[in-house]
Amino acid sequence: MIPSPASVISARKLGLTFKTADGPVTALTGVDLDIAKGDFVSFIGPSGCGKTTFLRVIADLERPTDGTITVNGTTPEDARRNRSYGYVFQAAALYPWRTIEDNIALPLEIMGTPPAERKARIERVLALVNLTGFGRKFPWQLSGGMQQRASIARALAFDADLLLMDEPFGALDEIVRDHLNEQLLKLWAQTNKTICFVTHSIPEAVYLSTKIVVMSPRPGRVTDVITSTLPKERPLDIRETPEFLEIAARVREGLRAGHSYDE
Ligand SMILES: Nc1ncnc2c1ncn2[C@@H]1O[C@H](COP(=O)(O)OP(=O)(O)OP(=O)(O)O)[C@@H](O)[C@H]1O
Repeated sequence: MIPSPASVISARKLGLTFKTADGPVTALTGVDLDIAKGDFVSFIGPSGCGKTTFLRVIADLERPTDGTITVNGTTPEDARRNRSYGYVFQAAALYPWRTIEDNIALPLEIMGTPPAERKARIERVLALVNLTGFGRKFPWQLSGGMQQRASIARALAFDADLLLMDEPFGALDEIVRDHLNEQLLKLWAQTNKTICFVTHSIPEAVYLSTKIVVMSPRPGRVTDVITSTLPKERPLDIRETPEFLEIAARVREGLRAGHSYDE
């Protein structure tokens, strides 16, 4: 298979084996995947199946040892240099000694964005995540959900078309998580970004995604890619519809099939 030029991300026979003191650890093997512009793709699978590693390969934080991958039609290295993506980590990872707006400003300062433009962008991204008026607060003055929204705002400040999100809501309670899922879908619809989203939650994956990538561990492989049949407009109660439950059942089946109970 040759990389598809229309894809934002195109992986072919992608593999990554880490060299460790205890011998090689194969985190990913034989991954073939195309992600189109505007897709919302969730990666789901048990701990250690290589979800974070795949995101880190896209972001050029790890180098594959096999196969190929293109990001926006270029190497991950060029994509990183072109600031093609924003990255949201598992924990909010905000600097506690900087206010929210100064946290968002930091990467823009490094990029050399002029102060007036910086200010305008900060206002815009705070509004996108519903944090207008909270820019002068320090992270510790905000709830966990607000901190995670601030870290999303920081990732949005580059205005990259691609957003990489590594289990951003994993540590939050269910009600807050539901709310943030709804907001994230709205933001995605407004901005038309391509989103790669790592999660452990089947309902979260089904609710958010246009495409669900099911992975299995040892070594990390893609076992199923499910294209969602749900409409783009998704109220939370869509989760009770037969269509939603059907997709959730297929994800669960994929996870079971790839799971070894011997380990
Ligand atoms: N830098 C590294 N050196 C050695 N092994 C690593 C390194 N990073 C990850 N691994 C191993 O690669 C495998 C995949 O890890 P990864 O973090 O990508 O999994 P994951 O699916 O994101 O897991 P989780 O859901 O727990 O976050 C694991 O076995 C992990 O121990």
